[in-house]
Amino acid sequence: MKVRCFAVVPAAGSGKRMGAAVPKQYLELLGRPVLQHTLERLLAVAAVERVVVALAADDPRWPALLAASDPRVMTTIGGAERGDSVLAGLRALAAEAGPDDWVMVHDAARPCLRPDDVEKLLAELKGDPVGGILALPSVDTLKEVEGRDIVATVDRSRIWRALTPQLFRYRLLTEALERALAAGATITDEASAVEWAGRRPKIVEGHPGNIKITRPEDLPLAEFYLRQ
Ligand SMILES: Nc1ccn([C@@H]2O[C@H](COP(=O)(O)OP(=O)(O)OP(=O)(O)O)[C@@H](O)[C@H]2O)c(=O)n1
Ligand SMILES: C[C@](O)(CO)[C@H](O)COP(=O)(O)O
Repeated sequence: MKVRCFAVVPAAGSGKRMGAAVPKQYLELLGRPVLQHTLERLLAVAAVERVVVALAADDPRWPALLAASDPRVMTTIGGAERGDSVLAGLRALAAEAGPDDWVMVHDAARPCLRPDDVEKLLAELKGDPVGGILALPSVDTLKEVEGRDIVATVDRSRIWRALTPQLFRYRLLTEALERALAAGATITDEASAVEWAGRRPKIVEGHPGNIKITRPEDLPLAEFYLRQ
């Protein structure tokens, strides 16, 4: 049977570290909102059949705009933490997604996604029973610190920085996230929920331009990568 591919975009954050008047997913880059860039790049991947965008409950404008933008897009209401928003998106796919279908989770705050990175992720994980994530090897020397004292230098050959999309089998991710959140585990990405469930996600090397917009200085950098 054909394995289908769905996407969930958590876009319900408030952007505290950005400190702007609106959540960062609505700030403009090259004249268009961050969220619009993100969706355009995901929707450029032909394999993606449906994108669920998890929005804040008090967001008055975007549900209608997004629903009109592409028939593959639907919205749902996110939650208090990123993991809650992702789980809401996964539940919104319950009627469509089969247990072994792929679901890729991609931050609204990563608008510089390269569709060829998504194709690479899908190709390298084809047939994998679990899934995996785009990631980047660490380029800095890493220090373990107590207070302001360096207590160790970490072996960076084993350290990768997690990016999104993160691609997993639908049932495996949904169950892992449900159980990890219910247990109060610290879950900052999908891979951490899957690891918590005892599985070993794979890494696929991504592009350094796939930055997460977090602080004001990230905006000009994102425009640089979007122009490329
Ligand atoms: N309750 C939340 C929190 C975050 N996110 C989303 O998760 C992604 C990555 O999170 P982050 O960069 O931490 O965004 P914010 O939570 O908005 O930022 P901050 O932590 O600075 O408040 C963003 O697309 C954000 O909208 C979400 O959907 N629901
Ligand atoms: C999922 C993520 O983008 C991977 O780097 C990241 O963990 C989200 O970061 P947050 O700031 O903790 O929401």
